Amino acid sequence: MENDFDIRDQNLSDTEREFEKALRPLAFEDFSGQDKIIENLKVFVMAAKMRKEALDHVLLHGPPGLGKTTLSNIVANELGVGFKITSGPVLDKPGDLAGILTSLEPNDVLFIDEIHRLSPVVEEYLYSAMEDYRIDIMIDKGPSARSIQIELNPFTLVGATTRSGLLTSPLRARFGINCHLEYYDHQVLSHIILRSAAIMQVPCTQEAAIEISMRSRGTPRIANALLRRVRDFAQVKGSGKIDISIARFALEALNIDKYGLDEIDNKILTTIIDKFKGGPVGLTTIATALGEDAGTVEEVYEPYLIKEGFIKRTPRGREVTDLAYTHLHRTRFSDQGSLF
Ligand SMILES: Nc1ncnc2c1ncn2[C@@H]1O[C@H](COP(=O)(O)OP(=O)(O)OP(=O)(O)O)[C@@H](O)[C@H]1O
Ligand SMILES: [Mg+2]
Repeated sequence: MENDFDIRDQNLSDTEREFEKALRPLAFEDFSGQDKIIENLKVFVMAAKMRKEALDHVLLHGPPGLGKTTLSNIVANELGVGFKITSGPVLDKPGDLAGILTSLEPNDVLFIDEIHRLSPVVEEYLYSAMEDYRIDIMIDKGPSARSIQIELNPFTLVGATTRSGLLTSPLRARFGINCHLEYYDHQVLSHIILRSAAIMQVPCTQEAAIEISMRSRGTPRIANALLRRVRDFAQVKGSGKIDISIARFALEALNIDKYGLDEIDNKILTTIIDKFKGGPVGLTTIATALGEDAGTVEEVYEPYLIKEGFIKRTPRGREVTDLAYTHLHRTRFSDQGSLF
């Protein structure tokens, strides 16, 4: 089964990037879902503000598009402090990190995206910065080289990762606040879709928003991307208004799976069915057959399939469920042989 339209595609055009920006919530109030996390963060933010201290370091982890970058931005806004962004792969020398750290004002938020991709030297460097707000830097080269200690302003590190399994334990231990973002349910997603439609000034019915939300793979980024596409159809093939019939028509035309599964999801399911008779089969074996990394399958792709009941974890490995067979219009291997 192939999706013509890659709903996970992050290579957005400039106008779409503008939309992303406009749709991104800037305060706790605009952020829907993840109730437990938000409730707690509100308390921690308020306490830090009352004490006029830097908020403890925050680790945000979870699958792509669930709001990690958005939330880090909100934390800085709500604290009323400055916000600097960088990412693991960009910081390849300790000097790069030192430059950013020394530029922070008291209590600022430093956001490091893809923090699992920090190089080990840079990571080690980060330890003392996080713990004591202090770094050692080397000045000069050769015989006159020496290290000097620099005091930093207190700051909050917000780290985001889709692959928390790859974090080293010393790094993980230095985060006082640890949040795991979960997939969103249809109700929350439809609320996000209606909010985005209002910002984009396109009328959208509740029914249509629910229809779009059901195919959004529990992910706000996908929901917003689908909304933009449906809006195109409404403009060109409809009355400009998004109602249930134009939403259905557009989702059909875009070849979006009924459950919002994408190409990789379907490939995982068909691989287990076709190559391993539906399982149980070990994670590493599945990953090898897919040409993917086992950790990525486990942390990025599989959680949604498990949550929606397509895959089961058993002591002997992963097994697809009846739902997967029905969804892919397949029959179980054992059923096929029953005539003979
Ligand atoms: N709770 C939410 N309410 C409203 N919109 C949201 C919410 N979470 C995310 N979004 C929207 O979804 C988009 C993607 O969110 P974001 O970029 O924060 O995800 P992410 O977790 O950082 O993804 P990645 O792992 O790919 O970096 C944002 O542009 C934002 O508009
Ligand atoms: Mg992000």
